[in-house]
Amino acid sequence: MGDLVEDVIVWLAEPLRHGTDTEVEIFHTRGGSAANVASFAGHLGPTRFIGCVGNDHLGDSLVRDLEADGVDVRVQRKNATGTIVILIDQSGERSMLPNRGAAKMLDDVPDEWLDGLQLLHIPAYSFSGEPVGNTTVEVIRRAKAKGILISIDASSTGMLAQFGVERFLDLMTELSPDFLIGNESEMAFLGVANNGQRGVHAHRLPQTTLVTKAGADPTIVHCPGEEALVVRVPAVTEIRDLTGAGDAFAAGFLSTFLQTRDLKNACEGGHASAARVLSSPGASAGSKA
Ligand SMILES: OC[C@H]1O[C@H](O)[C@H](O)[C@@H]1O
Repeated sequence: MGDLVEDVIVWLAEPLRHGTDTEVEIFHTRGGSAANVASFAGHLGPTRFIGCVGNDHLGDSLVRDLEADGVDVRVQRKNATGTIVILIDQSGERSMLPNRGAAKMLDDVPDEWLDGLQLLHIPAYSFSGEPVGNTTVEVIRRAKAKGILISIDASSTGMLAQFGVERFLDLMTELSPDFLIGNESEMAFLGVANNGQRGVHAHRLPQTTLVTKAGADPTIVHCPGEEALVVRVPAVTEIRDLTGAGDAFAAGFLSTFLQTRDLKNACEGGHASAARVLSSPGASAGSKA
């Protein structure tokens, strides 16, 4: 549940030149962290997407695109669809310029949209902005009451800084998700995992499995009451664009977990899924568009 937007992916062929032209390639792709997860998971098992897109042609085409990936799409339609400009440097790293548009406007999630769900995955972006922030908290409470597992992605240090680390940790303590997934910077920023160890704030999430990704370095899983699980990442040869790699990991991790209930298998599923998106523009596993 969360954002469904257009990504404008800009591959820089050289360092950005301030005040003049820079040589680039530009791609328009479907984006939004939550939609990316749904799109990748749609190929792995039954998946639903919940969110809000604009009442416009762009919204129509993004919904069609997600449905073509086998996703059951449930969206409110209002305002204008969001667009996120993503600058990709030559190492594949991203700088994002988000205008989330209608994605922030979600304010009505009928109970039937939660029917049949085993797990609800929510990028932390969905806590930021209103009315989507309050809607998200309220939907998580409803989902937990129905016995649905909850997974939250830490999204980005920029978003967490804007939202407030203390406020985010208080929210996590209250919501007690089954999984909190993030990269090592995000998990260290929150103080929940650091250098392969539980962080100083990990005790605030006593029921949550912490999943820390570290690029080519092993993924570390801290499951409550257990030793840390360290899962090696197979080597990847070509990296051009890291957009959506975390979302692909979440899709592979969660889909495999639901099938096997095994955290090592889940990490391997996440690594395999993430490896497929690293050489194509944006959050896609396809060839260069
Ligand atoms: O997680 C990657 C996504 O974050 C931003 O929301 C972009 O839309 C991009 O597709």
